[in-house]
Amino acid sequence: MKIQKVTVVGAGVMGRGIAYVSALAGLPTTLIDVSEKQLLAAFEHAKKTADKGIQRGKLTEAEKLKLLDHLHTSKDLEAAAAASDLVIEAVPEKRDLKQNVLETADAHAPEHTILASNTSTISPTELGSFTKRPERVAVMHFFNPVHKMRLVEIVRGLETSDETVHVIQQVSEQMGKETVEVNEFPGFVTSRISALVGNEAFHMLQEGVATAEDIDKAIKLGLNFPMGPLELGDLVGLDARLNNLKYLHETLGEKYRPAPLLEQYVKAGRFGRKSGKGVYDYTEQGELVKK
Ligand SMILES: NC(=O)c1ccc[n+]([C@@H]2O[C@H](COP(=O)([O-])OP(=O)(O)OC[C@H]3O[C@@H](n4cnc5c(N)ncnc54)[C@H](O)[C@@H]3O)[C@@H](O)[C@H]2O)c1
Repeated sequence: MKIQKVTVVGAGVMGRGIAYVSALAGLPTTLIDVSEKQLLAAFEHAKKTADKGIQRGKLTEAEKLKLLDHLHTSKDLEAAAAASDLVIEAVPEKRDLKQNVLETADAHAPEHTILASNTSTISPTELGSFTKRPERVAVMHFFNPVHKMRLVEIVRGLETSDETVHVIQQVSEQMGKETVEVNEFPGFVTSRISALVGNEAFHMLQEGVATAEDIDKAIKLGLNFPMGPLELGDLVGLDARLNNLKYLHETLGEKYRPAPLLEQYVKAGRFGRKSGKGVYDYTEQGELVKK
């Protein structure tokens, strides 16, 4: 089977990025959200990302027009799922929300349609159990910012078929990504390592080991990470990071207990780049405010 049409559910940080690479790959893509504001912002984001691509010589004006032509937004998941070969959900990391979206997509999508989830932590077997097609359910885990990050981590559930994995590999390649196949285990490969490194950086900040800037600089220049763990946390969203850590703490034990300072930042609404303040401060356009 070859994917011809895609629905992406959730127009937040990840969903808008996934819809962008999907439309850019020439796939008619419908981006769904419950919030009109998020849908408008996602479409603006696609235009801006394409414009930056043009400035950098990575995209032509004609490719931008084609991309925007392939990108549709809607609040009607039922209709979009009914017309799609692949539905990728990227709603917040809450089990009941994901269950609701998967049940709706399952009830309305044709039998052949694959239902994928961009979850960072939740079991694909459990996600599959929310549907009547567990063999066509898998995790398709993208990274932020989606248009730049080259990996898709594919995680199989107990019932996921080889054909489903194969089709997801193919469509990921069409979207310009490389894939790895991971067996089901809490946190897969990437979320587990990233959550642990990010949490440790918060512990260090709390203990006064160094300033945020110096922790990030040390990890970038000393360990050759492309971004520091604290600036990455702000990019990912500190609320999303805390959710992941709570889940890993529950499933894998004590070493994933969230740092108290991270919990405090999230309580204060300091979610990172998307809320204008996290470890660092950001402008309304999401640019870092230099001190
Ligand atoms: N942020 C990251 O760096 C990152 C990386 C990899 C995976 N993920 C995973 O991707 C998923 C989405 O994360 P995010 O950071 O993009 O979240 P986000 O909060 O930025 O966006 C979620 C979007 O879903 C929408 N939404 C909520 N309920 C909905 C519903 N019932 N139907 C349709 N839309 C609905 C919200 O309005 C919002 O626009 C999560 O599972 C997260 O764990 C996040």
